[in-house]
Amino acid sequence: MAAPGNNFPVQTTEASHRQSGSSKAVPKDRKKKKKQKPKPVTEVRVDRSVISKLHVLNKELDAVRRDQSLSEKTKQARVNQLETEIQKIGGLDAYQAASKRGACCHGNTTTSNWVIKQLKKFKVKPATEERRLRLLDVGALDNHYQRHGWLDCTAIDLNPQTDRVIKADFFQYKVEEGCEYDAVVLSLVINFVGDPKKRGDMLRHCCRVTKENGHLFVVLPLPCLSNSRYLTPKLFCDMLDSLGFQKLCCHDSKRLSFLMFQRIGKRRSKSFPKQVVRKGPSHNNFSIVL
Ligand SMILES: C[S@@+](CC[C@H](N)C(=O)[O-])C[C@H]1O[C@@H](n2cnc3c(N)ncnc32)[C@H](O)[C@@H]1O
Repeated sequence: MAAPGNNFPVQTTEASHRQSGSSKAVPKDRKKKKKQKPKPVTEVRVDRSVISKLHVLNKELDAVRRDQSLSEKTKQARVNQLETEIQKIGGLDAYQAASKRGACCHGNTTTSNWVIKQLKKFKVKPATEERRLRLLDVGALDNHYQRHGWLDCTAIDLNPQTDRVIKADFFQYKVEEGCEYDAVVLSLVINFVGDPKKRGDMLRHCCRVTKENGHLFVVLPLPCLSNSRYLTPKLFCDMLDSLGFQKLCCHDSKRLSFLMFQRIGKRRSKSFPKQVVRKGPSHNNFSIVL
């Protein structure tokens, strides 16, 4: 399949002649103004539509599953209907392929580049290769960290696309005491989960798999923090702070928010219910409940 960049309009000979100031005459028949064609539906737009449709369907699926007012029969029928709709748009395979192509459009700041840069900047990278840093990449389309000799990366996903990724559900992923990871990465995974409470559970589970003083990296679509009715960057950091993760740094690209935390604080039992923090009609409804 063509890369998204290949959809850009190709410069015509006439246009390039004009720009280069060439004196060559343009044939008369080519001077005629072409009729404006409707804009083609680009691959990028199709990919974004698959991604957002799956997010919406996932959200509905989670809402139906936790709806106690429905009878078991109605619930099952609705779940089957939503799962059929997910299959119709190509299921998780199509979503992952679209996400992979989408990652190419995020510019130079890919998650793995940013994570590596921060691990070096904060001197987390081991000075010698005696002990490799153990990193868990949750929701991984590939193992992007294995080319770094100082990293020992375990990449997991619900639906691995390569044998470099292990099939595992993060919610069920257990690590023995003393075997917690030095670094944990959740890139565009929290927003995949449809239920705000389960998003909170996902953050809580990060405490169990990250060792003390270890690092947590979270990447979210920018609007989840910058334009949500229920969440701000500060509120998100307060949630993580209550779980014992202190913010070390963050970076916003055109589309994504990158955040790095360190597990140095004590866990406090603070709850964060769903509350409006930005008023007005133009905000999205992304939320996390802790
Ligand atoms: C949008 S993709 C993100 C891929 C990659 N991390 C990135 O930043 O481009 C989200 C991925 O998270 C995976 N995922 C969602 N929930 C998960 C869970 N509970 N355990 C493991 N993987 C999960 C999905 O299967 C999907 O491949």
